[in-house]
Order: sequence, then structure tokens, then C-alpha cells
Amino acid sequence: MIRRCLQAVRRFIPHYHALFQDAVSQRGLAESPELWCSAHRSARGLSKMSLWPFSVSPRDFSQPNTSWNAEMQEVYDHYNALCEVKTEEGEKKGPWRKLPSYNRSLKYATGGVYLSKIIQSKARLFTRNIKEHGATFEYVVFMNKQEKRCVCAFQAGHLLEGPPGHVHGGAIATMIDTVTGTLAGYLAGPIMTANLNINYRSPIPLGSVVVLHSALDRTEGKKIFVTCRVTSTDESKLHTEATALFISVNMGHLFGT
Ligand SMILES: CCCCCCCC/C=C\CCCCCCCC(=O)SCCNC(=O)CCNC(=O)[C@H](O)C(C)(C)COP(=O)(O)OP(=O)(O)OC[C@H]1O[C@@H](n2cnc3c(N)ncnc32)[C@H](O)[C@@H]1OP(=O)(O)O
Repeated sequence: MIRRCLQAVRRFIPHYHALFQDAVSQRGLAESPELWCSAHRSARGLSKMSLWPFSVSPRDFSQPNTSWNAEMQEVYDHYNALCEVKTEEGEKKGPWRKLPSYNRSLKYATGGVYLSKIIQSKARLFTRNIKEHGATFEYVVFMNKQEKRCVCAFQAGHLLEGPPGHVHGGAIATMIDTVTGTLAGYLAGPIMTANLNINYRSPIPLGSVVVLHSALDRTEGKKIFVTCRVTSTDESKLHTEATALFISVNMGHLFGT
């Protein structure tokens, strides 16, 4: 019985990948978060008829949870309100969009040729690999496509300690790479970080909430230059400044094939 289930699942996986690749190649990647979701959805219909053994609706890690402090919730509420604006005809889409956040950027991609098949399926996005709420990276990104910029509310958990009581510089760099990379990917499709230049101006206390403000500086051919400032939520304190260079790559480069 178990062997038959496994055979069915193995037969289904290539179909799933084909569907995913179709959606990717037909729609382009400029709207990547939607694309991931729609590619996932188009494959989902099939998965309902199959023996696909995994959860079909991935958890959105950027939803408020009990670990969020009042300041984190406040920043979330502020930008969330800007996602819908009230008009005389009712509510309509505002200039901001809350991006969903999953624990794999491409949930069903096989990756990592150096990993065994079983371990490959356990690969997870670095910033979303701890299930415990509030322990590491609690964050939510809001995108303003018109203005080519985004903001991210980030609450740094106790497992991100570097200097006593403060956030590790590598964790800050991770968040800067994630947020600037999300902006570059959202605007330009598949990208990889080529250069990240960071100035740490003042330490970030563990458990505190900061805001990452990221904006497109310019594009030159395949090169996408992005800036980032990490500030206190009221912007009175500058914690970190960074510039990043992303290069547009093809899907093969992204998957390492
Ligand atoms: C798909 C994303 C969509 C996401 C949307 C939202 C979904 C949300 C989900 C999850 C959020 C997570 C978001 C995270 C984002 C993080 C991304 C990473 O951390 S990536 C890991 C670290 N990076 C590497 O491992 C790269 C390693 N390097 C390479 O693979 C290559 O070097 C690469 C691709 C960067 C460039 O290689 P070439 O062959 O394509 O390009 P060449 O020809 O070398 O360069 C093109 C131009 O760029 C300049 N260039 C290249 N590297 C440079 C550098 N380091 N500094 C300055 N210029 C550089 C060159 O001089 C050249 O310029 P001239 O056209 O001649 O003017």
C-alpha cells in the first residue's frame, strides 16, 4: 500500500513541475509573488485529484501573530490600511500591497544537487525556517510598485543575538538582502545579489522593532541598484544604511542548472 502511494506520488511530481514551469514561462516573473501563487494554484487543482501528500495552502508567515509587540502591530496596521483606500464608490486598491511570505521562495522547486532527495524536500528559506513565533525573524514587507519602493517591519527575536542584547550584524545583513532582493525581484524578475555594502551606524536592541526602507536607485541593463535604510519606527534613529546590486538572471541560473 505504502509502495503504491509512493509510486503514485513519484508519477505525479513531474506533472506538477511541468505545470509550474508552464506558469513561470507563460507569465514572466515581474509580478513574482503573484506568479508563485498562481503557478501554485494552477497546479493545485490537479493535486486535489492526486495523492499529493503535502499541505496545498502554504502558511503566510507575514501575518500578525502573538509574538508581535504593539509597535510591530502598529506599523503593520499603518501600512495595511494603505493597501485599501476609501472612495465614494467604496473601498479600492491603494498604492501599497502586503506581500505574502512562505518558507520556500519556490515551494516545489527541487534544489540543491549536493543534497539527498529526502533532504532536498526539507530545504527552507533561511529567514522562515523556525516554527516558533518571535524567536528569529518576524517581518512583513509592504510594496509600493508605483514608487518603486518597499518597507519592511522587522521585529528581531532573541535567537538573533550578536553583541549581548543586540542583533547580530549577519542577521541585519540577511534582512537587508531579503528586503532589497524582494524589491529587485518584484520589479525585475529573477535576480541574484552581486554586491551588498553595509554601514552599521547604531546597534539594534534584541526584541525591538525597526523599519527597513528600500528603494530602487537605478537600473543599467541587467544591473539593478537598490538602497536600504534601517531606522527606528518613528525614523528618528538611523541604525543601518546599505546599497545593493542585483543582476537579472535566467531561471536556470537561479536553480543552479
Ligand atoms: C527570484 C526572486 C524573486 C523574489 C520575489 C519575491 C519573492 C519573495 C521570496 C523570498 C524573498 C527572498 C529574497 C532574497 C534575495 C536574496 C538573493 C540572494 O541572496 S542570492 C545569493 C547570493 N548571491 C550569489 O550567490 C550570486 C553569486 N554570483 C553570481 O551568480 C554571478 O556573479 C551573478 C549572477 C551575480 C552575475 O553573473 P553574470 O554572469 O550573470 O553577470 P556578469 O556578466 O558577471 O555581470 C553583469 C554585469 O554586472 C557587473 N557585476 C557583476 N558582479 C558584480 C559585483 N559583485 N560588483 C559590481 N558589479 C558586478 C558586471 O561587471 C557586469 O557589468 P557590465 O554589464 O559589464 O557593465
